Amino acid sequence: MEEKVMKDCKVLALCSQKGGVGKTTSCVNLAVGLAKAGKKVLVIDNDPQGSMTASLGYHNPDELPITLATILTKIVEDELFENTLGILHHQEGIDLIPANIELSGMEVSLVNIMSRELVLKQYIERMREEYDYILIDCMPSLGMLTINALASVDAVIIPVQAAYLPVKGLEQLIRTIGKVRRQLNKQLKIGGILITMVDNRTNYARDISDLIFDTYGNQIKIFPQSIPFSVRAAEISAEGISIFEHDPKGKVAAAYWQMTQEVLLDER
Ligand SMILES: Nc1ncnc2c1ncn2[C@@H]1O[C@H](COP(=O)(O)OP(=O)(O)OP(=O)(O)O)[C@@H](O)[C@H]1O
Ligand SMILES: [Mg+2]
Repeated sequence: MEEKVMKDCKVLALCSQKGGVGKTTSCVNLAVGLAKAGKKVLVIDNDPQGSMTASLGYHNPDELPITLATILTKIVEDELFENTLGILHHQEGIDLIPANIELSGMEVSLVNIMSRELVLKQYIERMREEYDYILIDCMPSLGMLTINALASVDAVIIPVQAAYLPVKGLEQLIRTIGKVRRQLNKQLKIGGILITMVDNRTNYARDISDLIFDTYGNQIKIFPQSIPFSVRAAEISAEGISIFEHDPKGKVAAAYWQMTQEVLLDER
């Protein structure tokens, strides 16, 4: 594949093999935050659970006829398709490539094909010219779909829930990212650790935040603003809207807005 010299589009994955840490919630809110800052944004649901698809208002993802699985299959089979294929437009100004359970079949079928780790990258490379930011919401595993995401992106954002000792899972993820960097994607960076669901009333959450800063602060960027725990954040998926629409004056919206500014600062 030809490398483009001028790369204006930034591609980020929200990734952690640990489930329920806030990947999808952060992906939705960062995407809308970037759109509010005037950026053209595409989000790609790379999880067969279709949680982000549902979170953006498509509550029955399994009924959608065209999804990421459709696109990846076309790439594998070398079929031509338009860049507009499968794109849904959300009311808050972001575009979405949805996913549903069909994507779980790809995890298996990719295993036997040529350049199996680089199928999603072929799609991302052609979509780069259409967007300022492309965000990929990953599933909680380090299987073939996640490796495809890591091989495609410029940087990974790692949400870490401030409610348990994350260090072991983080080590494994950081090792995997290193391996992908060496073997598939030299550009791959860790864009930052985002501490999520922080209940500031407990010492425990503060201890975990301190531990993450102490352990990783000198090697990995840690977003200075962590995301507070709030039922308002948990409500957004049922509403199909971002926190900026659901609770614009709340502390979670403020935190995701700050995070958005940090991501914008990282622009090359
Ligand atoms: N700041 C928050 N405060 C309270 N609840 C939250 C917050 N962020 C996310 N949640 C809730 O926590 C749960 C897990 O969040 P989310 O789905 O974003 O995690 P995930 O990492 O994408 O999960 P999975 O690994 O299953 O894909 C969801 O029910 C979500 O609504
Ligand atoms: Mg998710």
